[in-house]
Amino acid sequence: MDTLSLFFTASLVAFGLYWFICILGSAEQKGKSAVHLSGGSISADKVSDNYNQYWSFFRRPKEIETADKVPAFVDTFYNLVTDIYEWGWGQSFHFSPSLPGCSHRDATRAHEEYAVDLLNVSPGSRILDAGCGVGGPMRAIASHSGARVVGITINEYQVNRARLHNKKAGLEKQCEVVCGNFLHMPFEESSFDGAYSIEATCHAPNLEEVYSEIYRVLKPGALYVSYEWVTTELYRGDNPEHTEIIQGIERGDALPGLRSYDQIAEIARKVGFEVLKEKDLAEPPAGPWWSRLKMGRIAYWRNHIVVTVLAWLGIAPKGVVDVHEMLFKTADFLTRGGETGIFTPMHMILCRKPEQAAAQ
Ligand SMILES: C=C(CC[C@@H](C)[C@H]1CC[C@H]2C3=CC[C@H]4[C@H](C)[C@@H](O)CC[C@]4(C)[C@H]3CC[C@]12C)C(C)C
Ligand SMILES: C[S@@+](CC[C@H](N)C(=O)[O-])C[C@H]1O[C@@H](n2cnc3c(N)ncnc32)[C@H](O)[C@@H]1O
Repeated sequence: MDTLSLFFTASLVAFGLYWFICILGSAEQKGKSAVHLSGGSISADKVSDNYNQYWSFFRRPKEIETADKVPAFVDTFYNLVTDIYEWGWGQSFHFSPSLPGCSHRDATRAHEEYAVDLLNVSPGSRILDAGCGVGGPMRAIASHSGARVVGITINEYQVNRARLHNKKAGLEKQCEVVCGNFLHMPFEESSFDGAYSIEATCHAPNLEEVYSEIYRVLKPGALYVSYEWVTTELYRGDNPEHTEIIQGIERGDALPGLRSYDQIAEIARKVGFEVLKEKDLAEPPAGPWWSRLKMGRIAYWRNHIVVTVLAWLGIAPKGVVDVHEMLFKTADFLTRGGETGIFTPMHMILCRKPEQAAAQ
């Protein structure tokens, strides 16, 4: 091969690699690119250790049952997955019913706007996002409703990402992000006009604790809506296929134990809420929420090659390959959970703190 052909071949290979990793590997137009995958707040050389530590929780299930260890376990999980989620899914870390003729982005946004529409808040009111991630829902909800949103997340890396995105979107005055535990929030009693949580309270070891904390910070008469991860009435604890799926979902998503759909309203009432509505938003005629996961399978293979190559080149931390593989398997358990109908990530509950709230 002469020098010129060699030069052209090398340029073509270099361009192909650049396209495969940097262009094709990004979930959204302005999304995270693969070359920036990190272990969140964990330094690159500690990602593998932290991944092993994450799994050790499941080898000692008693520790997950010990409520005080859970926030640290969830924090580790989000250090490991936040960049991969942003890269491969976007800034909203939740599912939504698929809408015929609509993009994933539009379906996601519609699901977020529905939550704040239920809260019936007026522009300028102050609302809480319990478990805000990197703030995809917060920004959509602030723009749609005109409300001021205060988000809380246990993960400091997410706080920084969310603040950066808020600034880029020009929403930093309307959207505030706080690092903290939603089981003990640094907010005054009766200080919010509304609250929502999207696929976040499933991480709480005890739902009663987070619901009573949200109840405490709401003004009397204010509404709270939550999209909960639960097992449905089709789930049978004595069916080995069902238990395999649910255990797979719990392990790949840092869940201390999935709750059953019929526990949610009971717990809400127990802490003092009036339950106004309860509905599984995944039920027909809603389009399947898992179709986006299923459609992405080929992309996940491509992503796995990208992550492996980047880790091999020393651009991404080595442990990222294991984390990606874990998510790959989790996607399959979630899809099976959806297809069998034994699991839903969108059991919606709308509650009100009574005007004459009983003293806690
Ligand atoms: C509410 C929670 C998170 C829900 C979802 C946002 C995430 C659950 C599983 C995640 C993913 C699985 C497969 C990944 C894929 C292998 C990778 O190449 C690109 C990212 C994924 C698609 C990733 C994206 C986010 C999820 C869909 C839980 C944690 C309570
Ligand atoms: C799946 S993400 C959903 C994020 C966001 N609601 C969204 O839809 O994009 C769950 C979020 O809950 C947060 N979370 C879990 N346990 C928490 C806790 N004890 N205190 C505060 N945040 C918590 C996580 O840090 C993460 O931001």
